[in-house]
Amino acid sequence: MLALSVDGLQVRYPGLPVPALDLPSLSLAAGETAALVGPSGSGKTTFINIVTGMERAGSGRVAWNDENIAGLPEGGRDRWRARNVGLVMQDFHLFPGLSAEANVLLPQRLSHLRLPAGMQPRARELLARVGIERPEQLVGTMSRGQMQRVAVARALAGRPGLIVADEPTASLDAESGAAVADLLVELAQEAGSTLIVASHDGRLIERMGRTLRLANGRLAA
Ligand SMILES: Nc1ncnc2c1ncn2[C@@H]1O[C@H](COP(=O)(O)OP(=O)(O)OP(=O)(O)O)[C@@H](O)[C@H]1O
Repeated sequence: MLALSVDGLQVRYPGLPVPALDLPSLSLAAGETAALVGPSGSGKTTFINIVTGMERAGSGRVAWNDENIAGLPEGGRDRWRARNVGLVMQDFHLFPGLSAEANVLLPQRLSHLRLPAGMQPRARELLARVGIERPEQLVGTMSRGQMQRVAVARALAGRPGLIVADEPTASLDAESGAAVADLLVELAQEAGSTLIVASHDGRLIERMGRTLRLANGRLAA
């Protein structure tokens, strides 16, 4: 279970006169579900990169359960992320030469000396729940929508304290999108994970407990 507390956060990029992200104060309770919305360029990707430690905050505090990841060097942020975050990125970051199941298991293999007991059946169960019927299929031969579902299954496999998904239903038709949305919410609840979803999908946004609306890098009321 991870609670977020952000204070005095500003992210600036060269050439931008105003901060790409300017958050004086923001809290999320452990297990809370939040939709991140806003027009193109409003700072959603920057927000995701900062709260997952992929990018370094220029100034301010970004604390998950009192651990200020903004104060960690890159290697420390990478280790924190591997332990705590399940990520679904827009371009999936899957390995095309590996099967769906191997992709789901890979982060678990990398972050543990040996694959945790029960992880293989969990990978198969998650893949079945997102509608992937051939876990042995190479990801490189899959459609974009299928890849998106594999990426979701992978993010959920390790029961992370935080799940962050960037447009997780963007490549899916309405029916698959609804199934993936259900799965994200159900599994986050099962594991007590905090869930942050950047999305334009009204049905997914509706399912979140809270909406964080960004405009020009600031949170609107
Ligand atoms: N590395 C960078 N250098 C300079 N400007 C950047 C950099 N990264 C982002 N920006 C700028 O910061 C602002 C916020 O960008 P960000 O990608 O967070 O928006 P977004 O809401 O995710 O947009 P989209 O919905 O189009 O993906 C934009 O004006 C963008 O051009």
